[in-house]
Amino acid sequence: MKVGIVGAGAVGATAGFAMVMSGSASEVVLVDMNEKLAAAQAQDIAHAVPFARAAQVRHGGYAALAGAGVVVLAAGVAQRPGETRLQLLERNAAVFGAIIPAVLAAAPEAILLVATNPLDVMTQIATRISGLPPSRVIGSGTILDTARFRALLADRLGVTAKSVHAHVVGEHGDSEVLLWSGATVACLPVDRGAERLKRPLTAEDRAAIDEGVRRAAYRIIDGKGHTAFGIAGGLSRIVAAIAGDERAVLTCSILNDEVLGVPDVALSLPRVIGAGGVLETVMPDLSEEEAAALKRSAEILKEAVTSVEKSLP
Ligand SMILES: NC(=O)C1=CN([C@@H]2O[C@H](COP(=O)(O)OP(=O)(O)OC[C@H]3O[C@@H](n4cnc5c(N)ncnc54)[C@H](O)[C@@H]3O)[C@@H](O)[C@H]2O)C=CC1
Ligand SMILES: CC(=O)C(=O)O
Repeated sequence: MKVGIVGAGAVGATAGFAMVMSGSASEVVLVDMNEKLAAAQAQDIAHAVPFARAAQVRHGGYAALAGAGVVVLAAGVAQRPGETRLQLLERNAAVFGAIIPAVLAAAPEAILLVATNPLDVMTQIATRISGLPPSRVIGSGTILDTARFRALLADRLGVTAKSVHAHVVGEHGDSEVLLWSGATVACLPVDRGAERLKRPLTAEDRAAIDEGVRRAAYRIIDGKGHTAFGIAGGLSRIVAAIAGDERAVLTCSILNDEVLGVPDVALSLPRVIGAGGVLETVMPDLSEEEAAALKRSAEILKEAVTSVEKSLP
């Protein structure tokens, strides 16, 4: 499948690299207002192709996106150390106002895959600007937070992350909700699995994992200025699910009609993803505490989107 990527900075270029190395895209086109950067990133990624599956990698203007099955939106500004994702909102809303009409003029059939932060609000804005159905405007959402949760839990339990099933829902951001109640390992609820693995989970372990997931981006940005590898892996995974019509269950963000009484809000829930984009949404069973936290997350996002909606065309 041909994949366009608008925004050839750290996230966009690393996502292109991940798609080429994993074989999820057969053609990658990078577009950026900084054409010299897009050209350099495309050349650099193309030089990895001999070590991967056959793929074409190039840069271009918006017209070069024609025929793309997915266009990743990774343009905009990123957090500076200490800045929250929601603080980026107004600047990145203006960027989307400029790029989405140009993307759709070139690639009207494409599914939009949003990476720009604040992720959920940008997904909602992209849905509104594009006029596409929510199923075709997918935010990477908590796919990354879910991966972080699985990685940290797996490390604590001494098993591989692929053997840990645990999800993060809600905002891709500070109010996200780790679903401990549904987490499993070795066919057991995670607490019992941990005991049988002789690595019981204490309240302190849980708190450390929660903090490790929720604050991961802040820590990484503090150390290296940006995050890119994790989200690139997640974007490539979503592209593979669409390209292969996999019906994979991934935690991604789309505009929901209603979440726990909060209307018209984009946030992440488990979604079935295939060739048409999001095919189904599956509301998980939630503990009382998780339901209250998810509702609060939805309210925070609704407030943020309402504040910026007034300034949209
Ligand atoms: N969804 C997620 O889990 C994650 C999201 N992000 C977000 O991804 C976004 C990109 O981050 P980075 O790649 O680190 O930033 P970056 O600054 O390295 O790259 C952004 C690129 O967007 C381009 N750009 C800006 N305005 C544009 C426009 N109007 N048209 C075309 N290109 C334009 C810039 O020239 C730049 O190359 C940020 O909003 C960041 O917060 C970052 C990591 C994880
Ligand atoms: C920057 C960001 O959103 C992340 O790494 O989670």
